Amino acid sequence: MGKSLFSGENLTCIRGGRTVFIGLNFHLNESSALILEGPNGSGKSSLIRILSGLLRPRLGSLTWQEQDATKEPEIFQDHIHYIGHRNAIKLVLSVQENLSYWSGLNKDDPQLDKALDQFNMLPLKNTPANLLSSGQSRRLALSRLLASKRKLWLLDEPSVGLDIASVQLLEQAITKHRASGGSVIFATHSPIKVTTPTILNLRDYSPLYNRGLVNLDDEEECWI
Ligand SMILES: Nc1ncnc2c1ncn2[C@@H]1O[C@H](COP(=O)(O)OP(=O)(O)OP(=O)(O)O)[C@@H](O)[C@H]1O
Repeated sequence: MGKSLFSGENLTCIRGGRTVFIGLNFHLNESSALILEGPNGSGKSSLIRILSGLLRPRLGSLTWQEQDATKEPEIFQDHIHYIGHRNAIKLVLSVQENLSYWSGLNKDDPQLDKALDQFNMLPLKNTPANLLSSGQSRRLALSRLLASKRKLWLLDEPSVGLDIASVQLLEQAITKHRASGGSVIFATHSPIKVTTPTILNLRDYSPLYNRGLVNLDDEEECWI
């Protein structure tokens, strides 16, 4: 079993005045995969945003490599790749220019071709991004994962828009990443095959779906 990488304890998230989840715990080791499941609105994207440091939990703690990172997301932010629903692609640039811009690598760096090739985007290297289909745009976004190495991939519904062959390319990329010590957390509504994942179902922590949980809308305790 790998070393401990990232964990959260008693995490509570409130958005727009509503409690999204309460008392959520997770634990992720190196070389591991954590899959976030749960119905619409149960808080998968919110949790991923917390884990990428874009959103603060209302309560609870985050630990990165045994260091308390609750109030200092900078501790882990440099070690993660976050890919959300939007692909964050610059439409006026080509596929290759987008990857170069995003990764900070030179346009002729062989790493870029390797990353594009893994997601079968090499034939489209010089295509302007505004001409890409939605699945091709997603594949370009996913190529970033390989253009610069980060320990943890945080992926919000990464397979949306991908055809079956492209989902398999994503599965292969995850397998390779884990084999070299990397970890992945992803939210999904459709199957993405990975070996020995841990599953976290957000439904269990959502007052919207779980009437046993207390709603913390009027909770006084708050440190943000
Ligand atoms: N920017 C926001 N401001 C306020 N509330 C928000 C915001 N974004 C999401 N929410 C609320 O947070 C709750 C959880 O949403 P979230 O997107 O995290 O769920 P999800 O499990 O990812 O859903 P889905 O499966 O539909 O993608 C929802 O009730 C939603 O309305």
